[in-house]
Amino acid sequence: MSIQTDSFTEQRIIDAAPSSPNEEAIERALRPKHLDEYVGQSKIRDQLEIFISAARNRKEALDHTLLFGPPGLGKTTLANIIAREMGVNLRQTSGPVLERPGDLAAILTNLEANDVLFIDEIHRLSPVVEEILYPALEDYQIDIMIGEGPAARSVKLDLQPFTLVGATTRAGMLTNPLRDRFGIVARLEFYTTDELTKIVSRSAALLKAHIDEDGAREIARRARGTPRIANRLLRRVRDYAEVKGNGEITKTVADAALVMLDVDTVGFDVMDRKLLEAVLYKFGGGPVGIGNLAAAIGEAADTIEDVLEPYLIQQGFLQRTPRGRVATPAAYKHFGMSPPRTNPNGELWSDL
Ligand SMILES: Nc1ncnc2c1ncn2[C@@H]1O[C@H](COP(=O)(O)OP(=O)(O)OP(=O)(O)O)[C@@H](O)[C@H]1O
Ligand SMILES: [Mg+2]
Repeated sequence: MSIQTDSFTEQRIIDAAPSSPNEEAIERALRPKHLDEYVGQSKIRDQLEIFISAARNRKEALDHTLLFGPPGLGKTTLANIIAREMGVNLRQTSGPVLERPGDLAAILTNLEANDVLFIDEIHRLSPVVEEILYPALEDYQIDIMIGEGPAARSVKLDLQPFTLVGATTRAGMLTNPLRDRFGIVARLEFYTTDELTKIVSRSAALLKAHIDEDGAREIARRARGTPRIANRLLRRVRDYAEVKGNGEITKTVADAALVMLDVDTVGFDVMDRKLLEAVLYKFGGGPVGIGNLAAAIGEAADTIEDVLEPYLIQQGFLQRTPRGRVATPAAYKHFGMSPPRTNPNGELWSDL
């Protein structure tokens, strides 16, 4: 997980980050293990299938792979699948955990041939650590310093060929030299309702919950395009169905439970509404700069950019313009307001 904000990771049912160690354990149980169980992202899946089987046939390491996209879309899941499909070990670490070059050197020198090294939040690697990664990625070699002061000398160590799988919510924050060293770059997209319906049905079967197609679809529709949220909503709806009903999750039950959870018909929760309402009411529909918006709703700018905005933008409720964030006609309509005829540049909105 990439964004830790104290204020709403706890309370936000729609938060795309895992909310507790317990949830992470449940997630592991629901995680698809093979590429053919991985729902959606068909372009990435098709490409990986080819690259993986080619690398396997040549008995080589897969090219270094960068996975990027908003939280909860399946980056960690995919890294695990890659290692499993390659038939190799997965070593997992994350950018902020690798404080000193020695931390990374220790991991690299322990890798076996063609292993996968998964570095989560790779945009948060410190520059000194990143420095030793470059020759490792390019030539499977590292330079380490032995000793201190005048007696210090640099020693080259050979590594086994390996695959770096990097995950990040923000590809834009990677340095160019690092980004250039990835042979495969995969951008994960939000999932469609059909895809999420499949994921909900699959998870329900694993959790032994009774759900019909319409129930699964109702949860899927309101899960912000995100499997992690879909699985979380499923568990809450199941609780509701068991306590208030006979355990069967139908469309009616799902709807009642989601209303109780304050997830609206398009999947917005309190935070989404707070953000859009701020743009609409406090800033007259925008444009508003990210700093002002962050101050107005009491959230970190990072959280807004990584967690809240991507879905609102993808769904066409918000636009990022050079002068700031702008509410679209869809946002006005969602809150029962009549939209202005023109955007802040004085042009007619294309979707009016
Ligand atoms: N394509 C998929 N098919 C089925 N389930 C999925 C898929 N992608 C993700 N999931 C489910 O969603 C959960 C979250 O996925 P994952 O932990 O891989 O997200 P992530 O992108 O690594 O998030 P973060 O940025 O927070 O690390 C997983 O436990 C898994 O059950
Ligand atoms: Mg992850």
